[in-house]
Amino acid sequence: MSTEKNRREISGLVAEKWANLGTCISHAENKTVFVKGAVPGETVRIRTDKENSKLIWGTVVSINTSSPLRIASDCSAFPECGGCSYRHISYEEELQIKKSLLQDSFLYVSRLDPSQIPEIETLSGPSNGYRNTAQIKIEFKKGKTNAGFYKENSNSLVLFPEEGCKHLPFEMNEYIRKHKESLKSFSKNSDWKLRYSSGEILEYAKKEVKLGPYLPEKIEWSIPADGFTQVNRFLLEEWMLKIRSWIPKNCGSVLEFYSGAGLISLAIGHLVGRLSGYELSNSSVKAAEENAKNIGYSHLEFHTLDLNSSLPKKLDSFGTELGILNPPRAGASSSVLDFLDRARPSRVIYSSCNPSTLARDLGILKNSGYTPKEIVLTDFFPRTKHFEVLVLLDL
Ligand SMILES: C[S@@+](CC[C@H](N)C(=O)[O-])C[C@H]1O[C@@H](n2cnc3c(N)ncnc32)[C@H](O)[C@@H]1O
Repeated sequence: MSTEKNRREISGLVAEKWANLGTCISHAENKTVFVKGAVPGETVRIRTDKENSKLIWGTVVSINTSSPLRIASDCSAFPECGGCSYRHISYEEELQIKKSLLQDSFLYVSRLDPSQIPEIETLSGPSNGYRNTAQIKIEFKKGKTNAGFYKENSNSLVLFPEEGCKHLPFEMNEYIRKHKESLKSFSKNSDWKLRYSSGEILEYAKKEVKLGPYLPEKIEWSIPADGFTQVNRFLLEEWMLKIRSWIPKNCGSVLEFYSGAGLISLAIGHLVGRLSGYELSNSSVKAAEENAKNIGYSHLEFHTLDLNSSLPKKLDSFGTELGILNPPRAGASSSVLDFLDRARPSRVIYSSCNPSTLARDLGILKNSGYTPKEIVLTDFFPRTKHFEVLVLLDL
């Protein structure tokens, strides 16, 4: 992490190509530089954010030679704010970049043969106002309460612009404006956690919230206070429908790892014989049980389990036909991947919010005999460096 005083400026940097995490690669002073806010082909001046003996991370402060792909950013906090990476190019261009970075990670990290990589489909929706959940950074300064996100690679706050943050629904920006002055205390490490639920803004660290209704059956999920949920309110339904379309006909036994409050489980419940979900958070497991009960599903069961430790032996005799994985950013644990190698369900559905760990895990699943049949880049996080990827794998 760099402090304000050891940030320095470097000029004449040539942005060479897009790199992961929304930056461009450049070189200076015998170091590789990751530049935020540039477009390949441009010559720019940066301010450093972080630096070590081989690498520099920095943010553009001025542009000498501009790319024809550059557009004017629609947010005054860009590129300093760590919340966005791509507000200086069109959203269509951003989707192409994400797709190409994903393709590279399958080639160079998973080591898949180009012939084994199916055409990548893209699911995308509105690129603003999509977040149903936000963890807002708060700072008290000179009698005022400031709200915003951190700078890239830093703990210093970049204030939301006057009109609010473009990721957030209008109602959430209004709520922040109205209520931030009434906040009394926040430690440096705690966030103001807000969730948008049916047009209402809730402080989700304090009480459970409802997600939905989604899908033709209008399913609603309860998510426990502070429990995980997917954040893109516009794309959730399409993502669930895609998973639904991949459930084999007459599907018998399903094991779902990292099942949360049962979002995927309930969406596919009517298509499977029985389903066991495994999840670390006990409150999410309880919520999943309640959610299943509310729609009358007695063939779904949920268990609290730390999947980083070894899995229960009884799973080996479950006779899994389908494995579903939706792990956190760290990817699937080695015990889950070892289990799939032994149990060999004929189909695996993997949804990941981190293309790097997904690529690593696909390399392992490839060695277990799985081949990707369909890949869907689901852009849950427009204008940011992040995206979700859904992969269908068969033996
Ligand atoms: C990306 S979320 C997916 C949840 C669910 N599929 C959904 O869509 O809401 C990942 C889930 O993994 C859980 N998790 C994180 N670490 C875990 C671990 N070591 N063992 C089991 N579950 C874990 C989290 O609590 C979270 O619910």
